[in-house]
Amino acid sequence: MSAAPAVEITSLVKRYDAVTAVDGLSLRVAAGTITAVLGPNGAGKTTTLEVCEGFRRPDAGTVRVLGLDPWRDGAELRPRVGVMLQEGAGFYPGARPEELLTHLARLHATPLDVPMLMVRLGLDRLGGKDREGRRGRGGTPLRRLSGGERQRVALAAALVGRPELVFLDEPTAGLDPQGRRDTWQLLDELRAAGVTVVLTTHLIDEAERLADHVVIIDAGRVLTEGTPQELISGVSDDVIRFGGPPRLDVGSLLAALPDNAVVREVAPGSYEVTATVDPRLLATLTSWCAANDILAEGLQVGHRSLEDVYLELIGAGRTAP
Ligand SMILES: Nc1ncnc2c1ncn2[C@@H]1O[C@H](COP(=O)(O)OP(=O)(O)OP(=O)(O)O)[C@@H](O)[C@H]1O
Repeated sequence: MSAAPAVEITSLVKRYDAVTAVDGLSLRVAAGTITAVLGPNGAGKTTTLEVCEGFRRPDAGTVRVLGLDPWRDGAELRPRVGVMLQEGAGFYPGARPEELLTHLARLHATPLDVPMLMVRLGLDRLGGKDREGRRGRGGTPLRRLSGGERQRVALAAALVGRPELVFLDEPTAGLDPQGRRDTWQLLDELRAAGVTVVLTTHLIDEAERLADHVVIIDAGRVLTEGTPQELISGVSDDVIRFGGPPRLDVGSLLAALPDNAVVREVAPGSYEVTATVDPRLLATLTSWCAANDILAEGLQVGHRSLEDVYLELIGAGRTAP
């Protein structure tokens, strides 16, 4: 892995009139890795990517992409960087996927093989026939494709030039499970070939499955970052989940448990106890259930997931003064 970061953002600020979308965000992306940027709606993910893509000028701070300034050096960066905008926006609606990809491939020195890329992203199986009656083969105009199909075309368009670095804004939003898996596999292979990938996602399992580095942002700032494993192991507590009648007296259960335990009814009749779990704690919990005539259904002890970490961090941000 090269020592020079593929992307380096330092104290970035971006405002839209009264709204500060990015508020002093700093981030380094190591070359040849996949970085997933997570955060709630409006956190500033797209804006950050758009600054890196050279579409928006920072109000303060610096951004370097492959060592260059994306606002000033766009012409030099464009052939080296692939971009997929949110919801696959921005292509001429009458274009057909095969034409579009072939055209884009011609603009690059060493493009990926278009038929191969189309097969890999299921674009060869697109519905509809072209004028010669050929089914599939990307002969359907973009405006007639479904949202998920357009999304696949947009991903293919970002990748066809064999970029060194790709920015993908929610690449699998709206994709079916097979499409998501195809995308993950392709991104794994690109990383193995040395490509750097920066993506945004609302799918925590996608970040956990794909990313070397996860960055959680909210209100235009980085809340935490690290490998998925680092983020999960940063929280030491385990979680016990069980089902029972709705609206149990969680205060009475809490009183029976050690001081650091937290008990929540996460959905009606669905409970979570977060604590350092040992046999004694488990015995206290089951005794409390027995004393209250409660059969704890599906009782499970587990480690906390990246989703738990994310929800706690975002929740803490929301309730902060
Ligand atoms: N062109 C714009 N003009 C004014 N405000 C904007 C503009 N684009 C984004 N914003 C605001 O900036 C903030 C950050 O938006 P951004 O799109 O970067 O968030 P996001 O994290 O990508 O959200 P999502 O997950 O919903 O895509 C939001 O409050 C949004 O309303």
